[in-house]
Amino acid sequence: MHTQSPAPSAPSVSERTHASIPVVSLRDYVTGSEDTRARFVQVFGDALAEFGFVSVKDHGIDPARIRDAYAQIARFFALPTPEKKKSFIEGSGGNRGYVAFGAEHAKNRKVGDLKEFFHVGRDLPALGPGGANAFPSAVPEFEPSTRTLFTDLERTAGTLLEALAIYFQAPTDTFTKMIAGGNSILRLIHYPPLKDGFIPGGVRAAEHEDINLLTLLCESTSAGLEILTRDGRWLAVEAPPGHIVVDSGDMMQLITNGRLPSTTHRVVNPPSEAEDVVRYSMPFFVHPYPTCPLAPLPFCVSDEQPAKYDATTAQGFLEKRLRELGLL
Ligand SMILES: O=C(O)CCC(=O)C(=O)O
Ligand SMILES: [Fe+2]
Repeated sequence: MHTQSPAPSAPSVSERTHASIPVVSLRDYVTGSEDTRARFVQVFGDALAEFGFVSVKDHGIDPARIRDAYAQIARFFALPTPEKKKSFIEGSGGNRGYVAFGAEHAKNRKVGDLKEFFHVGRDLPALGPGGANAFPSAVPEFEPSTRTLFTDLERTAGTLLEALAIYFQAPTDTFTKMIAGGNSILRLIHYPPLKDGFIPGGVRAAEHEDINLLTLLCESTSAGLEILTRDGRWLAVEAPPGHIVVDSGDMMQLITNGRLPSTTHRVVNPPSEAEDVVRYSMPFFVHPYPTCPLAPLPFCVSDEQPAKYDATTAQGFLEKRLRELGLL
């Protein structure tokens, strides 16, 4: 799989460099002229191919929905731990429900990340515990709020995937048909203030690549996200209010035979003078349906570019990665 040369250890936010990532307006694609649409497709696709991250504005998701979801998750994470653990789903591999502070570590790391999180997905009974939701009864608004945001984000993801199919001059449903009934996950993350939760050597989110096809990140509540550029520099991602940051994951890298590589990223700790700063974020991981075959797509394979990745299924790929993350 994707290997990365050793990267420098995580600095605090105060030492970071600021990056500006490409910005596109989704309105250009949805309601633009033919030329404007074509330009969106080119810039969006090139941004993922060359940069791995792109900022999407005018995405059409009501900011009030995003704010409401943040309000509900803050209420949930403020509950006593035994109450939160009622939403832990034994045997789910962390694929749904509550995952406690420090339980997940990045691939190839032993120290847990300084975060707790909650996964909301589609109800997929065929997956057993990994496809069941466990919403907190102590915060009744949590379920409707996060399910609504899930639906909004999935619709936006579908539009972006359609644009990517056009980028490859492939049938427009090439990627969207993979996510119909899919195992996408809305990850609701709480990074507590460092003074309330610290593991020696721990970082908020150690460097990693996302597992899935695309990730859509609604603006987080504070700084810290950084990407590793293709020339090996860590750059802080500036996410202007109202933008959704999009990145490609390992499944996208696999099916595009590396044309849209996944990009290494992390969330660094705040500098010590800001150690009481809490951070919430809500990445939406776009996953195919579990039995979906994953193999380099024919239009990304040629004599010059032979298939670089072995064929698998979405569920096979996911389970291997959950084991590497210490969740399964
Ligand atoms: O919290 C963030 O901004 C990003 C988190 C992340 O990269 C992940 O959970 O995969
Ligand atoms: Fe990530």
